[in-house]
Amino acid sequence: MNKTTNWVGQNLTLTIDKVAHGGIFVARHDGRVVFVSHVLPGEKVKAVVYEDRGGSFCRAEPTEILEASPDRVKHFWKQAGPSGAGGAEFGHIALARQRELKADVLEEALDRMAGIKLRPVVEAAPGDDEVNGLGYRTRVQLHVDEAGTVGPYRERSHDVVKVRDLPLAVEEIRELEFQNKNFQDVKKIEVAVSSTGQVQWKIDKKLKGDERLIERASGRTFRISGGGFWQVHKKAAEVLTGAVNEMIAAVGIDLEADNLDLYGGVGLFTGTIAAKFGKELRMTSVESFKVATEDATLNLADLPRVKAVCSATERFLNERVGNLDKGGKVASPRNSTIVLDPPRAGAGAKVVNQLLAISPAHIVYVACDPVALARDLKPLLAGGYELKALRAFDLFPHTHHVEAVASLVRKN
Ligand SMILES: C[S@@+](CC[C@H](N)C(=O)[O-])C[C@H]1O[C@@H](n2cnc3c(N)ncnc32)[C@H](O)[C@@H]1O
Repeated sequence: MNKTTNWVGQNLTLTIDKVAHGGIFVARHDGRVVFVSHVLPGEKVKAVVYEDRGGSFCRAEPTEILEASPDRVKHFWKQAGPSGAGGAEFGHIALARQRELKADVLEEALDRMAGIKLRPVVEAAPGDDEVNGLGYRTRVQLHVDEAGTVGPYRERSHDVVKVRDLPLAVEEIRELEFQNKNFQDVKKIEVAVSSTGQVQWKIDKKLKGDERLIERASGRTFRISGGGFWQVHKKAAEVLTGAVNEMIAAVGIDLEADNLDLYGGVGLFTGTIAAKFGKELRMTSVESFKVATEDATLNLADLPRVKAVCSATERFLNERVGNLDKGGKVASPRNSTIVLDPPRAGAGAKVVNQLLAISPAHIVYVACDPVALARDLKPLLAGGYELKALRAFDLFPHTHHVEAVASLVRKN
C-alpha cells in the first residue's frame, strides 16, 4: 500500500503509539499516520479505515483488540464504543489513565506550541472517583429521529442511537427518561438542571419547566435564563472559581484597578472574586450574549463597583486600548487582574495582542481546549508574561476534554 491508494475499508494491523488531541490515538502504517479511536497506547489492534482524504494521514476505528492495554476496562455504556453513541470516547479506559492521557495532550501542546516544559497533573473533581466519573453532566443535548426516537448522535453521524440510559447525566436528568419516550416532529431536546434542584428543558428551542435556573457557587447565587452558559460538570463552578481565586490570592489583586472578567457569562468569576476579596472590587464582566449580560447585571447588582457590559471582547478591548492612547479616563490597567474564559477556539491573536497592549499585572486564563490555550500562551510569554501556575481539571470524565487554568504574571 502507498500514499496514492485510498485505504478506506482496509483492515490494518496496528500498534498504537500515543494519544493525540481530540480523543484519538496515533499509529503508523506504511509511512503514514493512522488516527485510531477507542484504543490505548501500547495496544495491538486490527482497525478499519473509515476516512482517507489522501495526504499524510487517515482515520480508523478498531475491529479487534489483539493485545489489550492493562488500562482497558469494559465500557460503562453498552451503546458507546466504535461507531456507537458519541460523547464517551474514553469510556473504555480506567479513569486514572484517562487523566494521564489528558495530561499527555496538555503537556505536548504546551511544549510544542508554547515551548513550556511542564508535566501537569489533571485533578479529579471532588467525588468523581467514588462514582467512577459518572452522573456529572447537568446539561445534556439529545436528538430525535423521524421515528421519534430520542438519544445521542452516533459518533461521526447524525443518526440517533437508541439508548436505555444516560450514565454521564446527573440523577435528575436520568430520571426524566427522555431517552425512553417518543417525540414526534421534534429535532432536538436540551435538558439542564441546577444545583438548587430546578429542571429546565427545551424542545426545539421552546422552553419548558423552570424559566430560570438558580445556581450556587463559592458563596454566591446566580440566575441563568434560557440559553445562558453555565459550567457543565456539577462541581465545575466550585472547582474553577476555587482555582481562579487561589491564583489571584497568590499574586494579589488591586481592588481599585480596572479589573476585567472577559467572556464573563452570567458573572460567575466576577461574583466569586468579589465574595473572596471584597465587595468593593472594581471589575467589568464582558459578555456578548445579551440575555446572559442581563443575568450578570442582576447577579452582580449588590456590588457597587462592578459592571456587566454586553459586548464582544474584541470590541470592548479595542475601546480600552484606544483609551490608553488618549491618556485614559479609566483606572490604570497596569495594576489590573484580567480573567478570561473564552469558548473552545480560545481568545485568538487579536485579543492576545489587545491584552499585551493593556499590559495588566495578572492574567488568569481559563481554557477548555489545551491547543488553543498553548497557542495563546506563546505570544503572552514572548510579550513579557511569566507562567506562574497552571492547574488542570478532569471536568468531563470519559471524554477527551480537559479544563486548564493558567496564571500569567507581568515580569516588570
Ligand atoms: C466558556 S463560557 C464562560 C462563561 C463564564 N466565564 C462562566 O464560567 O460561567 C464563554 C462565554 O463567552 C461568551 N462569548 C463567546 N464569544 C464571545 C466574545 N467574542 N466576546 C464576549 N463573550 C463571548 C459566551 O456567550 C459564553 O457566555
